[in-house]
Formats: sequence, structure tokens, C-alpha cells
Amino acid sequence: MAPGVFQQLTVYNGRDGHQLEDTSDAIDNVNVLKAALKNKNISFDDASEFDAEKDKTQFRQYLDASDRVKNFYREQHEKQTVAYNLRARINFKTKKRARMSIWEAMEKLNTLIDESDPDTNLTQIEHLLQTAEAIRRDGKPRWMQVTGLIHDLGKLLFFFDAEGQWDVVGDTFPVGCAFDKRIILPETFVNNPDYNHPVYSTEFGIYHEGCGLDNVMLSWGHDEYLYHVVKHQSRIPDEGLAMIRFHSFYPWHKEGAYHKFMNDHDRRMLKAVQAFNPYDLYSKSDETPTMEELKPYYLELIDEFFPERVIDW
Ligand SMILES: O[C@H]1[C@H](O)[C@@H](O)[C@H](O)[C@@H](O)[C@H]1O
Ligand SMILES: [Fe+2]
Ligand SMILES: [Fe+2]
Repeated sequence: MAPGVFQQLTVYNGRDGHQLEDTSDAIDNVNVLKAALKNKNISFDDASEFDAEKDKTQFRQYLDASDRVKNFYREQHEKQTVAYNLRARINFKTKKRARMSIWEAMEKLNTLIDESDPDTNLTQIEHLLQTAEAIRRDGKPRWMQVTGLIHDLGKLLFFFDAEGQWDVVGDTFPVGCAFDKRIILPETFVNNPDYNHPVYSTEFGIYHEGCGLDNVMLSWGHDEYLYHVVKHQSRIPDEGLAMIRFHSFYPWHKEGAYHKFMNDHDRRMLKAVQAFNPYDLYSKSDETPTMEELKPYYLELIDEFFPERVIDW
């Protein structure tokens, strides 16, 4: 929520009508926000335009991004090959990494600063809570809230087997077929060893039309890793699993690339992933959430979807 909104509005406590001194109370409480807006004759639906400090067009501006971000993508686009992906997947399946609870995983992840992200300076735990809170505020189902809460926990990979950040964070794309021009900074693929490969450089590559995204190997990173970790260890439904697995696949869910690989199931999942995206992306400009206050709610939510509590990572 942009602080500016509250500077212009007199914010009232929704319950007893007292004026609030600290507007951060209002941000946590949708009723307070509604009351404040009503007071200014602004309907609640119009409030969404205030949801971001940044204008929506100001997110994901990779051409204007810092050298840190551009260098990250150059390295990632050069190193994500079919051979690397096969190695990473075999490695994942044949090793045990750690056993811990979801909350412990969130705390462990907190020291990572994501080099691929031009839009947030918040810690990972703050980003996870922000995403979940935005979903909860909109009254979305509990499975979607828990999905928001954990969706980036795959970045833990950085502390296990990663070779850098290039095989953990950033947008994803298929390997084994031509790199689409709608992937960000597409010119940085020229030095990828697969770029001129006789099969991997063709439109369908090692796949075929309608083969289904389950059969397409996406670049290895936090999405793919977390999907495999939670698939059999949680009660999250298919839509939530798709949100986790494909949330960084912007060329597909945002730009319309690689749609020829889809089957009917993927077409349904695409809708879910697109519904999730604004919570992941635009919540990045919301106020920083207060962890200790939110912890009891989310611990209960985690227990509901991870009844085993401690899981294999
Ligand atoms: O920089 C971001 C970040 O790493 C996100 O976690 C990922 O999901 C996005 O796709 C990426 O662009
Ligand atoms: Fe992510
Ligand atoms: Fe995220």
C-alpha cells in the first residue's frame, strides 16, 4: 500500500471510529482501509489502483535494470543447457539435503538477496508474507494463501546444490527447443552451447506439439525444485502446484510463448498461474509486513497443508 494514500486520507479505526495515529495499523486491516476510503467517497473497488507505490508499468523493466540484474541474466542464459538440466535433476533425485519445517525454511532463506530481481529490496520472508497477505486480503482460498506463503522457498536450493544464483532464481524457459524472443534479454542466449544445436534450436526441439508442459524441461531453479519437494508432501491442490512450478515462466504466462506445447490440463493451469501472478509481482511495493503478528495465523495455515510438519528438502 502506498504511504501516499494514507497521507491524503484521514484514517479511522474501523471498529470504534477513532482516528489512527499510525497508518501501518490500517494497512493490516482491510476494514480500516475500507472505512478510510468510504470517508473520502472512494468505492472499495477503486482502491486497487492505490495498491502499488509503483505504477504497474514500472515493474520488470529489464532494459533499464542494473548491471547486477543484466549480468545475472547473461550468465543464466549462457549456462542453462539441456546437459546441465539433466545433471541437476539427477542430482536432485539422488540426494538428501535437509529435513525441516516450512517456517524453519522461511527463516533459513532470509539471508538470500535475489540478484535477478529489479523490483524489491525486501527480504525473502517479507516477500513471502506480503504475497500471502495480499491473497488473504482478497478473500482467496486457504490453499492459495499457503501457496503464496511458500512459493519462493525453492530458493533454498542456493544453500544446497546450486552453482550460483543462475540455477536458482530468475525467470524460467524451456531447454531442448529454441529460446523464444519473448524471454527477457533474448540476445544473451547466443553464447549458450545449445543455441546452434541442430535439434535444440528448432521450434519444437525434443518435444512435440501438444505434448503437455509436464513433458517439457524448464530451466532448473527454485520453481521446479519446490514443485518436486511439495508435490508429495503437502495437500496443496493442482492449481497451487502449478502456481509454484510456473510462476517464473513469464514467457508463457505473460507473453504467450510456448503455447503450442500445452494440453487441456495446462490450459486450465495457465488461468491459475495468471491469477496468482499479480500477488507475487505487485505486492512487492506494499508495506513491509510485521512478522511476529502474522506468525500464529500462518503457522496454523502451514499445519493444515503440511500435516507431517517436518519435510524433506
Ligand atoms: O527475479 C524474480 C525472482 O527471482 C522471482 O522469485 C521469480 O519468480 C521471478 O520470475 C524473477 O523474475
Ligand atoms: Fe519466484
Ligand atoms: Fe515471488
